[in-house]
Amino acid sequence: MSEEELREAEERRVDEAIESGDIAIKVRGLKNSFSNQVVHEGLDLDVRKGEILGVVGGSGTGKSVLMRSIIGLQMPDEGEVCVFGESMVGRSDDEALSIRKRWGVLFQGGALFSTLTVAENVEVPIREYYPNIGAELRDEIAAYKIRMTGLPTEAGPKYPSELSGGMKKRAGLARALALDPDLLFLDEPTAGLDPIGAAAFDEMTRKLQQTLGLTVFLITHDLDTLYSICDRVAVLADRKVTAVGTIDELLATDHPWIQEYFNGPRGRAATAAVAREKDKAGQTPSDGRR
Ligand SMILES: Nc1ncnc2c1ncn2[C@@H]1O[C@H](COP(=O)(O)OP(=O)(O)OP(=O)(O)O)[C@@H](O)[C@H]1O
Repeated sequence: MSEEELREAEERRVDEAIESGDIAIKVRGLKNSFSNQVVHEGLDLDVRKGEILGVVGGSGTGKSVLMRSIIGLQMPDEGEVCVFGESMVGRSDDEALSIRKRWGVLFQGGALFSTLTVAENVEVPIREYYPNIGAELRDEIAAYKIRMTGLPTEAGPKYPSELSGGMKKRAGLARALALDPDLLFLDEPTAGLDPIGAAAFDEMTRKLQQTLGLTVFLITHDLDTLYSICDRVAVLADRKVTAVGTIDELLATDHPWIQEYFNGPRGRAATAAVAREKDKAGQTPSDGRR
């Protein structure tokens, strides 16, 4: 399939999804620049409700800037960003409040407040968005979210400096889940974790996504994550989303970066691991997942 055919097929699917109200995030004609450096130009992207969309691209292609544009931390030069059908660009914090409450964000490295305990970190969004919730209920919600991400209850009173890298990520995720979001943004959640910790984090993400019915926008360089939990993958290159689809669909394109990324030594190792897992489970490899 050529890139053009892939794009046309995707556009047809998007039209159907928009008609049925099935799009969580819609980005059109996005342009972002810093001084003379144009990071995005004419970038379009759709994230479907209930999917885990992996976002990949070489270093500096603008994955984090794209996420920041969607969540309102980066004002684009041009373009349209809609979340759950609501336009986000140029809206004041107050106007965007009802949509902001519907998402949670795990920034790179967890971005926990170092002077607050884990429980206090998780309570930050609750205090901010629901100031009328009392201390007792707030504590209960925080304890529940901490357990939900697989951390022991004893992690609640600890400070970030007392946690391992994996525990910090889980604490960041607990904070992202504090307001029961519909939409979760994860920026390189498995970066810096050992392979076993990364696989456990992936599995937890998938389980939470399925149990809570989340839509997940997941920036990653981790091929195992892409294969194991992503429904589709969007590729950033040449200042835009150059292709989006399942891994099998992306592999059918002849884009040089995509071919090198998925068919390079690491890509082949990830594919072989998927095949081995499927053999073990007695499944037939068909959907491109681990
Ligand atoms: N606040 C800023 N001021 C100036 N330049 C910026 C700013 N934020 C990002 N950039 C530039 O925009 C480009 C894209 O950055 P971004 O962090 O989105 O890349 P990325 O694809 O997430 O990279 P990586 O995979 O390495 O994390 C980079 O060249 C970066 O230097």
